Amino acid sequence: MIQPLPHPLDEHLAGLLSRLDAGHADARNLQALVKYVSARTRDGVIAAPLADAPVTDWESLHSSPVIGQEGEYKPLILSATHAWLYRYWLYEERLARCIKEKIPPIPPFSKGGIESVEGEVSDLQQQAVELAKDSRFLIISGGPGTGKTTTVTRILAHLIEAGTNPARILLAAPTGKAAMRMQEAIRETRQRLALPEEVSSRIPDQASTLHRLLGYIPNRVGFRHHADNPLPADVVIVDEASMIDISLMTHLFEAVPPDARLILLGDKDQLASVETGSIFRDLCSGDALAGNRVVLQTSYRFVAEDGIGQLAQAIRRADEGHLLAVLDSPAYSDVTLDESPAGLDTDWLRNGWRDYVAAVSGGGREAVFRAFNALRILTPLRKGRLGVESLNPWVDGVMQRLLPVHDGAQKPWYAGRPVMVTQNDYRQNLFNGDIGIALPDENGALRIWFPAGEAGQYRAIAPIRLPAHETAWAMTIHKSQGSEFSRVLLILPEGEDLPLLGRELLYTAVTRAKQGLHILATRATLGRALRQVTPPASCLQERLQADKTPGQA
Ligand SMILES: Nc1ncnc2c1ncn2[C@@H]1O[C@H](COP(=O)(O)OP(=O)(O)OP(=O)(O)O)[C@@H](O)[C@H]1O
Repeated sequence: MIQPLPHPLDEHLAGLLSRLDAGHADARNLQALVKYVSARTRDGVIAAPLADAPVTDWESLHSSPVIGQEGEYKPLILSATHAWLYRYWLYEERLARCIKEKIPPIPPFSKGGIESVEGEVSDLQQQAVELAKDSRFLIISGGPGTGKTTTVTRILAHLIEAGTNPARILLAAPTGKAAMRMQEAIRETRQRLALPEEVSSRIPDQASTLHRLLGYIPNRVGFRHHADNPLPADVVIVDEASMIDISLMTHLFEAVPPDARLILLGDKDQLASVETGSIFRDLCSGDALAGNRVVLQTSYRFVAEDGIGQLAQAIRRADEGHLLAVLDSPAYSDVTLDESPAGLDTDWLRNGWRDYVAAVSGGGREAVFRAFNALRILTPLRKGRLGVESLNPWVDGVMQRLLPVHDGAQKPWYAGRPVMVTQNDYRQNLFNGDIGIALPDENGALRIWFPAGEAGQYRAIAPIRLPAHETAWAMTIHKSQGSEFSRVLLILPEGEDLPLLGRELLYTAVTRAKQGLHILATRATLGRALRQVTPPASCLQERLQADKTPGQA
């Protein structure tokens, strides 16, 4: 049995529901159930399996006025197998209903003459293009470099050739950074593919954040676009869909017009959203959506002698032997393992950020941002000796000695200090996860610069106006989602925080690195991470397979 950790939120909810229950149920069992469901929800689980609940007497719970069956309006919902907080049960139910409406095929659009002039394409990529023709809902999952952008650009070309108005094709991603990457990737791909100019030039290349697409209203849960005011779109394409939590996914589905196509791109093996619910992974398993999904398998970016690609493959397949063989083999020089506890070395920082130090000393902003991505330290933890909260001050100390001194910089600021925004600030258009770098402006005043809209464009924010933020030399693996770095220094601590470290976390960390990966961990830690997988977060599969959505009359 999993014993929930005592957390003030769980305690508070348990106390509240106990008072509302007013003695109908056995208090100890009710509190144990509420704390368990609340704790699992905080962990990102939407439907908490009853099999793991620390409840000894279920009988008395059924008489509680705070517990209801599916379809009832009660704080806690119980089925024969799972328990939900009402809000999440409702999201799951609404989302399942939307998805079901999008499963039946629509008449395919007519086939144009593009095929013959395109370059190489795998069978699975072609299958995705074919599916897109008569599907209102399509999932394309694949690891880095498997051709998701190539495939979706081809789909866009077909749609446009068949008469879809490009202005009614909307592109979005969960974060500003991911949206920017999406538009850059589509621009590059449409140039690379040998498409007729009249089609290629009309492929849209503007992507927004999902919040902006849906019409965020400050301080409200809902959005401007919803079922009664749907998006002005015939096609909606969303990248990095593994980062979308259940609430945002439900709002997205509800805002897409019934006849419009929705295409989700992502990597099912990556970590789920930081918020509640690994919805994308749940949608990528089971049979219900088998006809609406393509999982691309081959990475065209990694070559056979590329250790990072081999490691990613070993992790996906949970092949510990292969994982360790790759790390041990001198043939894969791009990946190294250091098992010594004193492995963290300032030389790594000095070498890894050499170009960064040079760029801050005299390069342009673009060069600074590019050089900053040469190295990143990733760890699963926030707290503890090897968590970001301890690593960042240590790196701060090393880097401040290397970076140029800037007169007038007030602590903790210094030229070259990278920060990550940790709270959305809609007014300033800054979002959780955005990275900025402190650099002097034309007048010599230190400002925090953020990439803005187009590649190569930056905007400055005064330090005092910055929303909550933290130094970003080291970041958690969760926060690194959607970013890639030339080299990654991955630190996997031992010890009591290990439950955090699972296969998806390891896979996400490894696939952030493009050219080099240095891992500080023991083999035992790596093996344990490989064996630990996150179970489904929701009962979406069951709902999608059921003839009727539970809770409906
Ligand atoms: N079928 C194919 N045959 C050969 N090369 C391919 C094929 N499909 C894609 N590629 C190449 O692989 C590279 C990666 O493709 P693409 O950018 O579409 O992948 P992706 O899945 O979108 O990557 P990421 O997740 O990193 O954004 C590109 O250089 C592309 O030209």
